Amino acid sequence: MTSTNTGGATVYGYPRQGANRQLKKATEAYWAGRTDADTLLSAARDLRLRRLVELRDAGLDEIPSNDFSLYDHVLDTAWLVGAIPRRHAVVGEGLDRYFAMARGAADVPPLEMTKWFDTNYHYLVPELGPDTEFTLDPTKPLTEFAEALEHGILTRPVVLGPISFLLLAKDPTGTSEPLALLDRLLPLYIDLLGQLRAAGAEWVQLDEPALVTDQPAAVLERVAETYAALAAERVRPKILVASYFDRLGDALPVLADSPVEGLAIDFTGPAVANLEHLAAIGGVPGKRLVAGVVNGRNIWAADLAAALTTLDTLYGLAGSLDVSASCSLLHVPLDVTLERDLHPEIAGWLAFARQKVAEVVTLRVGLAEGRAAIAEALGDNADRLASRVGSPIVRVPEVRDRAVTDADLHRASPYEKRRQAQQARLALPDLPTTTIGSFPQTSELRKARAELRAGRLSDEAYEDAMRAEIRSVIAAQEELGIDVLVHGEPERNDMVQYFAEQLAGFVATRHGWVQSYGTRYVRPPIIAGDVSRPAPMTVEWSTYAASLTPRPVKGMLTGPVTMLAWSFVRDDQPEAETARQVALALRDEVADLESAGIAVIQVDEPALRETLPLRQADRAAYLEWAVTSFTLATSGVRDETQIHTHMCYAEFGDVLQAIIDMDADVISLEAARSNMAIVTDLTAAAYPNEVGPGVWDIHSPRVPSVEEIIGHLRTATASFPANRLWVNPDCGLKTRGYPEVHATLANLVTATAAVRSDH
Ligand SMILES: Nc1nc2c(c(=O)[nH]1)N[C@@H](CNc1ccc(C(=O)N[C@@H](CCC(=O)N[C@@H](CCC(=O)N[C@@H](CCC(=O)O)C(=O)O)C(=O)O)C(=O)O)cc1)CN2
Ligand code: MET
Ligand SMILES: [Zn+2]
Repeated sequence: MTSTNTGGATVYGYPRQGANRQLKKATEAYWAGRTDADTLLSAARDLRLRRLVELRDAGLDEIPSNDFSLYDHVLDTAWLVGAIPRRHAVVGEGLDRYFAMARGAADVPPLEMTKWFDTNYHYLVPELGPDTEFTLDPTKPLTEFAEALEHGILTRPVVLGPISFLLLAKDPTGTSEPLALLDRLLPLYIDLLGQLRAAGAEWVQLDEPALVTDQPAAVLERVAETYAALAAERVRPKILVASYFDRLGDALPVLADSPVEGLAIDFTGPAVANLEHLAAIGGVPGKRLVAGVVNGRNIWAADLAAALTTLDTLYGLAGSLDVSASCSLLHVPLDVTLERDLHPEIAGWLAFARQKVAEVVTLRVGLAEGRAAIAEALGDNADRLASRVGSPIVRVPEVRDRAVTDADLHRASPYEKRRQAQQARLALPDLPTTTIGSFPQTSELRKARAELRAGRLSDEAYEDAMRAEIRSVIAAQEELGIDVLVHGEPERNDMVQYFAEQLAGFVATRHGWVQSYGTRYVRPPIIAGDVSRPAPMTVEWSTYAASLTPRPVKGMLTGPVTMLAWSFVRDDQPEAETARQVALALRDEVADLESAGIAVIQVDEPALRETLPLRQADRAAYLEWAVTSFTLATSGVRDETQIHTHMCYAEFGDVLQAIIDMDADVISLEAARSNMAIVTDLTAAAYPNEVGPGVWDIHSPRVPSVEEIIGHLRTATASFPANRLWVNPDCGLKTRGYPEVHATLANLVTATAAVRSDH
């Protein structure tokens, strides 16, 4: 067991967009017809080459290629194997066809988009069926490999593995299992590997993150067969199978026994269990082990000494040992040093992508040459970690000591009693109409905020502009005849960041962009310390909106689970405690809104399903704190105050009981794309409160007709009592344009009137 060679430093992927989001700008300019395809492609090539040079100069020994994407790497894989649905295959060619799959084209809906495991990154769901004929188009991986080689850099192409590709795909008719297509798909991977080898690739990385989710034995058998078949090919690069985000469980011995040359394994977060498991099965003697010991999806500086201890344990368990981040660095921002306004002490606790690469390189030196060789880095790292542990920013006794009683965790009266009080106060018709909160974030609104930041617009002028927008949004809703109005959220840069900027304990970034999907980015805030609310956050905007109309206006907050899910959460205490602090801050905001006369308050939890742990065994504990923090935030109100919540990521099946336990008076859910299927599920689960299944899929600019909306409503009323149903879109309207919004909301109100007269 002493034959381990210390390998190199590597990563699996790197942010794609460039320090100034050049990729977003170039892509959106192309979409708008302002530039041509060559301009976009050359901007993309330029970004890739700069990345290569940057990673080489940072000291990585092996750099990935093909991790770049113009939109999404799962879409790239669908393209690679020719899994192009018929409706897209007739749209334009090349880039335009690719973007049609991503975004749709006139009358051609795009592929469905969904969350990439438990991250806030979205991938496009490949559509596969019994008729799918695969054909290989290896242009992208070959081009990206060759362009790097021209610059003297021998990269390791990264390709989504066949098992994960199929498990992430769907048959849109629901009648077949994509995994059944494995035999048809494998020859293409064999062909691809041969071509990569011919181009000079020595290693290829096949990503199999689906293996960290619970898989039946039959699937694991297919994994074994697949990698035995790929490895049996003579002309191919060596194969590195990568997994990340959680522990491999039963898949670990399967991979360990397979004849591939290397495994890349996550040893951070919930995946730390891989360490003991790997030791228990006797390691992977003779194989290359790439050890993900630097967390690739949080922004905390690694504990270098602890990582070295992990590497020490792994040393001897493999033929060679490389150091890496635990997953692609796609999920973290580029560079802490771009943040000029960060508290310098806090900045020292952080590592974004560039800093993580440096950590990986330092660890490799430490592994190869001993701790003495990196003594200075270890000392500096220990100082930073110690400053965090002792900092008064991190621990605030008043926050920690705030008591919560059992009575704080549920409403004073049961739903039926609240319902009567709310009906008496609000006097709403059956099938009340409402929207989810945001109205279009126009470029004027974003520009006003940019001007405010740059000091070119005064606070007063900015607030005037927001109030003008609120007046126009309220007037539009009154004219349309909507029953419960919203103020439109014009003042919010983002539904999480906006609150983070006002809560103590959170730190917002200016340049910390992370890709959410396509050209859409978010700047996840950082929860660095104990969370509290120095002052009310939304009361002025909500009361201003309410003052403009006799109709009820919903207060609009982001719930504790989503505040955590879309932030980088502190890793020095259980998430449940962090969630409790956020919940208490929100509880105070809810109370202030209620005191200000706001009768309806919505607390959004769109991320509740997304952060459900990947392994079944971890779910109950998560749902416990998730539900508790929601009820803590919302249950302090009187009976006659109506609490709404909202979720917009499908597959609620796994969280139905949690939805019931949250006990919101009203929940609005995404439902249009699945033709109201959720309503039947809620009926079957005896959902006792009110529900607004979305009747408009806001992810596309399409305007649904009155008939289509009537169809959705009749489907809903067929299985759920009409007097407990609401009518609303699937989600907020911030990414939509005003023409579609006006047209669709008019149709929605007309359709509702028609269905009301049925009853
Ligand atoms: N955090 C989060 N996660 C989420 C969602 C969400 O709403 N928030 N929704 C789901 C879908 N994901 C989404 C993610 C991003 C966007 C989105 O619209 N992002 C915008 C940025 C939003 C933002 O931060 N806006 C800021 C900054 C805008 C900006 O880029 N300003 C320019 C200047 C702009 C100008 O002059 O026009 C600059 O600073 O350079 C603001 O309005 O203040 C984008 O990429 O373009 C939408 C949906 C799931 N996950
Ligand atoms: N209130 C928010 C909005 O309407 C909810 C969005 S959920 C991603 O934009
Ligand atoms: Zn939503």
